[in-house]
Amino acid sequence: MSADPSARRGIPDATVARLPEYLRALTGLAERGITSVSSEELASAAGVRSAKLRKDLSHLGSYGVRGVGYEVDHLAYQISRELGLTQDWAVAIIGMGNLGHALAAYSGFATRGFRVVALLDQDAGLLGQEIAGLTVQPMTALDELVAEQGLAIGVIATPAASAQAVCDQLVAAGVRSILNFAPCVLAVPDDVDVRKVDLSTELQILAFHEQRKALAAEGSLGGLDGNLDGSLGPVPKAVNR
Ligand SMILES: NC(=O)c1ccc[n+]([C@@H]2O[C@H](COP(=O)([O-])OP(=O)(O)OC[C@H]3O[C@@H](n4cnc5c(N)ncnc54)[C@H](O)[C@@H]3O)[C@@H](O)[C@H]2O)c1
Repeated sequence: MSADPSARRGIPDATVARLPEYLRALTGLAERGITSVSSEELASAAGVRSAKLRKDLSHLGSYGVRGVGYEVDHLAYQISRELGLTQDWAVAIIGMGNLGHALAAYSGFATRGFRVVALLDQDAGLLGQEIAGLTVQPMTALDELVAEQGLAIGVIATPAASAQAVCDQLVAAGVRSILNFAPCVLAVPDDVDVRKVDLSTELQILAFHEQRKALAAEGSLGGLDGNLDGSLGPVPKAVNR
């Protein structure tokens, strides 16, 4: 495993997208007291094929030991380090409506190294309200949050119509990573990373697979690739972006 951050640039995006899933699986194994794991077991826990898992982990310089597999704690540490999770990140949630409230109350961010330091909204009626132990602040607080709290990640939970303006405000304040829950595409400079979460898209993909399964069961998918024995297995379900 190379400690050189430049080595990270050689890791394909698709591999990076699967690393959190491996980490989740490893955390589960560690919680059950399991100290080493074969690539097959880990692949199964993460929902990918073992050849893909081995290839992914080889990008981290981690090859496992023949007959033993991977050491759970060490691999979890390597992945955490690669993902930048060995330090914690300051996060602000913008848009304290239904979704913003739910995200603010979610305890899973803190346990994964993401510190929610601020909740922001433009609605004067919400300002000063306390939600999940934090006081809702106006958008004008952004500059100070970046300068004083090291705000690194902005989570956009506003309606789509406001999302680009909010994004622009985050970028102007110096935020370089944005998680967008609004159903729209954001335009950002090259040095800003945006990840989009869209439950509707995920549901649409499930609908596609449901339709496919129904057609396969009817026997009308003969020309398509893959596992058309009616089970559709063993195609892994956890294909990450
Ligand atoms: N990604 C998903 O899976 C998913 C799921 C549910 C909702 N959503 C999306 O999340 C967003 C929020 O949904 P909701 O139900 O919480 O909406 P909501 O109307 O309850 O809340 C939106 C909040 O954003 C604030 N806001 C609006 N414009 C703003 C601006 N320019 N600056 C700061 N704050 C601003 C509003 O004052 C309000 O408090 C929507 O875009 C919705 O489509 C996404």
